Amino acid sequence: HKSHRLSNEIERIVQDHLKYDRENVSDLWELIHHEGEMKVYRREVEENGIVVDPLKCFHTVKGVTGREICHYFFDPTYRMDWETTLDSTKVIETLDKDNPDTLIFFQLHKRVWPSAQRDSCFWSHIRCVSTGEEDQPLWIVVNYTTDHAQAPIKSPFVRLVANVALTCETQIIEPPLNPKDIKRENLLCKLTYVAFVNPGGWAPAAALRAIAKREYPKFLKRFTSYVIEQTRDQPILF
Ligand SMILES: CCCc1ccc(-c2ccc(S(=O)(=O)CCO)cc2)cc1[C@H]1C[C@H]1c1ccccn1
Repeated sequence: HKSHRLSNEIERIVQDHLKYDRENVSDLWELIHHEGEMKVYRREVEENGIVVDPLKCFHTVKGVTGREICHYFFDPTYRMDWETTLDSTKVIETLDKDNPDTLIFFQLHKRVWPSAQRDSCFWSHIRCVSTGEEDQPLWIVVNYTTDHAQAPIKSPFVRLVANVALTCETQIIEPPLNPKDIKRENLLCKLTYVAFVNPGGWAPAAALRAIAKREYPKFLKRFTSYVIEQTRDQPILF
């Protein structure tokens, strides 16, 4: 494929996520939410007095493939259906129209009192990675903050800095003899979601931690339920 101005940065960030994200959490990580198959962990980290807590979530979703989960997370068409924390989202650039696996988004996040309203500008890249050993390939979407002329930083908005990745493995449970006979009840998607979000300007640490503890599980539950609903009667996208 043709490469573009972001290709090298994308390669570096994607490889980092592929290397570290699916590693099990150490005891440095605090379990902040456990609901069914969903486990959400956090480390408490501050940079210059700003809360930048890394977040890591492991979840197993029945009845969908990793490709389907990543498709609905990446594709701007569905963003406002499942994202309840945004006022708006817009694709301001498609890096390669012949191979639209990299988009640049500009988003306005809903104001979270008492903090100033945030906006974000990030490249979003989707990729299928054949890992060799597993029978199914991995799918990954990475959202990584980038500057863009069409996303000027303008008061009163505070620019978020985000490095987020959703990595999915698909498992076929009790595979039928003929792969053509695989049904949704044979599908299991094991997903890892990591988020390194610096809220930009100052925000009260305790408030931000409470917001994150409430919002991430809610967002992951809503998003995965949305994909289950959208794919229920659709042919399986492997
Ligand atoms: C003061 C706001 C801080 C704040 C801003 C933004 C985000 C955030 C950024 C990106 C992504 S995503 O997964 O890349 C999907 C893109 O649409 C999710 C969340 C998280 C928080 C922290 C507060 C936590 C939170 C988590 C989930 C949803 C909303 N907020």
